[in-house]
Amino acid sequence: MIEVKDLKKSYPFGKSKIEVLKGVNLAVEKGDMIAIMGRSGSGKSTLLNILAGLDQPDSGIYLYEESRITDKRMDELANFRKKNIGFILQNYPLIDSKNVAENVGLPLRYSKKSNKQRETEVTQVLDTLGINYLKHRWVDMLSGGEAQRVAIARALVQHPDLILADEPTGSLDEETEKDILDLCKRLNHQGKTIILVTHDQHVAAVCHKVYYIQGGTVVDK
Ligand SMILES: Nc1ncnc2c1ncn2[C@@H]1O[C@H](COP(=O)(O)OP(=O)(O)OP(=O)(O)O)[C@@H](O)[C@H]1O
Repeated sequence: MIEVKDLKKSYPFGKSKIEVLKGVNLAVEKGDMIAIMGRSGSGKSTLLNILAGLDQPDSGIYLYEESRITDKRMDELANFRKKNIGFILQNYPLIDSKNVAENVGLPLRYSKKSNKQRETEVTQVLDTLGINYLKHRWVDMLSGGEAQRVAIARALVQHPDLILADEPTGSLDEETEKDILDLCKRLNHQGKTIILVTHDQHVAAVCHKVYYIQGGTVVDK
């Protein structure tokens, strides 16, 4: 599903640059659930952002289902994300001035679907995650675990094949973390491919494979 070859990425730093990814190679099969670990600042989010099509590397190749993402223009990247990627972040950046249903429906706002159709799709995804009862709540009233489930619902509403999650359980208590991990496992059993960036061994333990970013490259220990 994903093939990454010799990916390099640096950021400008004064007159020089910080080389973050120095030749990353990675292959992810459809249906995999993998964890990416590594020290703070090692480049985990940088890699995830490139896989999401939110950023481009300086060089190297990123193939998604044999299509070359590294050659795409910004508008093509936006379409790629919309069609294929569900992105879940730590601290679930939801929009406080909107309720749960509106937040979950946000990715559908530019689609040509009718309002009724959009509402049906939002209800379906909330049902799947067992959180339909939250539908009309304001998001700033939700607990951390509820807010993360809503953020997951928003990531799933367009039925992406690939879910990328950056520290999805980072700020949750142990029990809620377990619930969110169970949810990720369930989504994986339903056929979603999942890549999780994490510092947490509990999260890594439920994944099929664990990779580490070390010295700018990906290694599996
Ligand atoms: N937009 C940017 N501009 C400049 N430097 C950046 C930018 N984004 C990331 N960096 C730098 O690149 C390095 C890797 O950052 P990244 O966020 O990918 O690390 P990380 O492994 O996800 O870290 P953490 O575990 O702390 O979240 C860091 O030194 C960071 O300061």
